[in-house]
Amino acid sequence: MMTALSVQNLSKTFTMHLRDGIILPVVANVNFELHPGECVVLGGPSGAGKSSILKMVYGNYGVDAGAIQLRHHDKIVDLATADPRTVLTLRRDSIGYVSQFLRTVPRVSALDVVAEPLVIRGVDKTEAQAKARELLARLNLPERLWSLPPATFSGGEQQRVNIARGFITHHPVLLLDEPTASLDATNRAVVVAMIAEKKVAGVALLGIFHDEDVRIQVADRIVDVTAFAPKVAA
Ligand SMILES: Nc1ncnc2c1ncn2[C@@H]1O[C@H](COP(=O)(O)OP(=O)(O)OP(=O)(O)O)[C@@H](O)[C@H]1O
Repeated sequence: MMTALSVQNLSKTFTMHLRDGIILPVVANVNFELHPGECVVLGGPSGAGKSSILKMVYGNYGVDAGAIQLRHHDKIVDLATADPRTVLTLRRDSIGYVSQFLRTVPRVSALDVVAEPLVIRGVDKTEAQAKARELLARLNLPERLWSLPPATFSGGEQQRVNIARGFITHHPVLLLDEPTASLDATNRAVVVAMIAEKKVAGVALLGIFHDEDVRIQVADRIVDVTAFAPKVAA
């Protein structure tokens, strides 16, 4: 089977420079693969390292060892060792990320925040905005908010802007960090349906979902992160 993403022997420690350089091992020897059309959920208790793995896979956290092999057009690129410019190209074309919280930019309207990933890929602005409207309507974001910057929006409103922004493109790999955490039941169901549609479209999804209901509905497989707990030296 074709692989969209292959994570191999990934290890990460945090060095606390302000605490005498104390070293905190987080995960070691993380291994899993992601195939087109499936949603893999990272499981395990709080603090097990789920978010850290997601941030490494997106290139936000550096890794100490291991490879993150991502399919990029017809090549395989190792995101763990890619230079920053390459990481930006991978993010534009091959890997998307819905973070838990929206990073708001002053003065940019919700509509433009959502349309932006298409615009930077060269899609005509009118067309990108039409698609953004469609997504915001589907996620029940009140139309009166579309022209406003999301900085003052409620947690759930910001999360829906973030989801629309992450889902507007068709990245072959899509990472989801608790995309439904602040949503009501109606909007959770919309997101579950949107994830199902991504799977049908052949997208490979990797996510964290604390809500068990949502997890059961979206997960094809659970990767238990406790299996990657670092061995503590005796
Ligand atoms: N930037 C950082 N600096 C230092 N330690 C960190 C950093 N990020 C995460 N950690 C530590 O790494 C461990 C794993 O955290 P992580 O957020 O990945 O866990 P998680 O499984 O996603 O937890 P939760 O389910 O509570 O979100 C924790 O002990 C955390 O304190």
